[in-house]
Amino acid sequence: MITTKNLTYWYDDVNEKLFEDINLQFDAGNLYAIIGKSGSGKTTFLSLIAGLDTPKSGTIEFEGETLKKIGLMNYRKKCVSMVFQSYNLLTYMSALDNLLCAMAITEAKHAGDKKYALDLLDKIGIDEDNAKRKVTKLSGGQQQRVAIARTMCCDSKFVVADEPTGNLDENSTNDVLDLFKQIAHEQNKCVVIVTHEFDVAQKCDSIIELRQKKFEQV
Ligand SMILES: Nc1ncnc2c1ncn2[C@@H]1O[C@H](COP(=O)(O)OP(=O)(O)OP(=O)(O)O)[C@@H](O)[C@H]1O
Repeated sequence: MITTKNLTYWYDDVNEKLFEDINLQFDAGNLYAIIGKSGSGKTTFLSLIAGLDTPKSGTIEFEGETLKKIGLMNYRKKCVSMVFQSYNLLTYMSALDNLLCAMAITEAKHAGDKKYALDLLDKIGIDEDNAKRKVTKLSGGQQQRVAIARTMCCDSKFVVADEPTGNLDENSTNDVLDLFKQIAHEQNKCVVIVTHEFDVAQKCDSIIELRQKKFEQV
C-alpha cells in the first residue's frame, strides 16, 4: 500500500541526514511497529508517510501513485488517518461528535450516520452515555479508544500512530493494540505505529528498527 523509494530526509538547520535511501513497503492487513532510539527519526519518518512533510529526495507512493501526484491535502483527507499519544480529540465535543465531525470532513461513506458512529463506539467499549459525554470526562484509555474509533469510521486505508500507548497503563495498552490489530486484520487497513516500548512492538505483526540512518526488519 505504501512504498518508499530512496527516501532521504534531513532538517535544514541540522547538517546531518536523519535517514538515507530508505526503500520500504507497508502492506494492507498488517500492523507494523517502528522502533529506534530517542532522536533517531521515527516521528519524522511517520510525518513523511502521513503526508505532513515532504522528503528531501526519493518518493513515497500510496497504492502506486506518488503523494505528490495525489496531492498532500487530498492524501491527508482521503487516504491516511493519524492517532497521537495525546489523543488530539476535539476536547469541547463528545466522542460521538468527534466521530461525526471526522466523517463529515473526510466525506466518509457513513458521514452523518449517528447510529453507525454509536454502534462503532459501543463495539470498542464506549456505551451511548459515554459517547455523548464531553471527551475530557473520559479516562485516558477511553479517549485513546475514541481516537482510534475515529480512524475506523473514516474510509482511509492507511493508519499511522505516534506512541499511541505512551500515556496508558498495561490494560489500556493491550486494548489499544487489540483495536489496531482489528483495524489491520478485519478492516484490511495498513497500520504503522511508532513505539519506544519493545513489549508493544512485539505484539505487532512486523517490527522495523531505525538504526544508524537505515531501517531493518527485526
Ligand atoms: N522541526 C525540527 N527541526 C530541526 N530538527 C528537528 C525537528 N524535529 C525534530 N528534529 C530533530 O530530528 C531528530 C529526530 O527527531 P524525531 O522526533 O523524528 O525522533 P524520534 O525517534 O521520534 O524521537 P523520540 O523517540 O524521542 O520521540 C532529533 O534529533 C530532533 O531533535
